[in-house]
Amino acid sequence: MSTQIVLGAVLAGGRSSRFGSDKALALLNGRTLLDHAIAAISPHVGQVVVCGRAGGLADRPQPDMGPLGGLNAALYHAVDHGFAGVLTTGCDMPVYPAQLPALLIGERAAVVEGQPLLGWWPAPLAPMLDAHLAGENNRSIRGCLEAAGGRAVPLEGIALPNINRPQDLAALQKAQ
Ligand SMILES: Nc1nc2c(ncn2[C@@H]2O[C@H](COP(=O)(O)OP(=O)(O)OP(=O)(O)O)[C@@H](O)[C@H]2O)c(=O)[nH]1
Repeated sequence: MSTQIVLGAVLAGGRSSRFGSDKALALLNGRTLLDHAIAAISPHVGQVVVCGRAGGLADRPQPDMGPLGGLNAALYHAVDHGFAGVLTTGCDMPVYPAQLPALLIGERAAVVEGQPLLGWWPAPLAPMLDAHLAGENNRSIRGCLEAAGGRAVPLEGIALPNINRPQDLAALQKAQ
């Protein structure tokens, strides 16, 4: 599939309660984590949207529904603008493995095993996600994946930094 018809979504809302301040704006090598996440996914998609913060797409149907609210906003953007589907990442994930698009796209829906923020969601799933968000257990990415008939795909041999706490950022800075 051409990268031009794939939308990239950086999920960037949430509370950052473990980090203690807005982690999207934390600095790594002089750039924000949000900028790292955007730059990392950009080569693999036709357009990048940021979901869940000022200046980006507003979560659907409302804020504070967790990452799936951001995914829903991205899916409707994909529908409205002719994208086939959405590759997702988090603002707290400064690395996007180059092999992921080939691994995920083509599935009915897919996430990386153990890293459910890294996913592939075809645009026609938008109404299904509406229904999932209106139901019980509506924050569960796994439940949404099951409802979509998707699967978790293993990604072996790659360390994926995920910044939840200040210590995670410090460890990444030290390793560089
Ligand atoms: N758009 C959107 N993104 C979210 C939302 N909640 C979390 N995220 C994003 O999803 C990713 C994983 O978030 P978590 O670390 O699990 O949650 P968090 O609220 O950011 O942080 P904690 O309060 O420490 O759990 C991050 O990239 C967040 O920015 C939300 O309600 N909307």
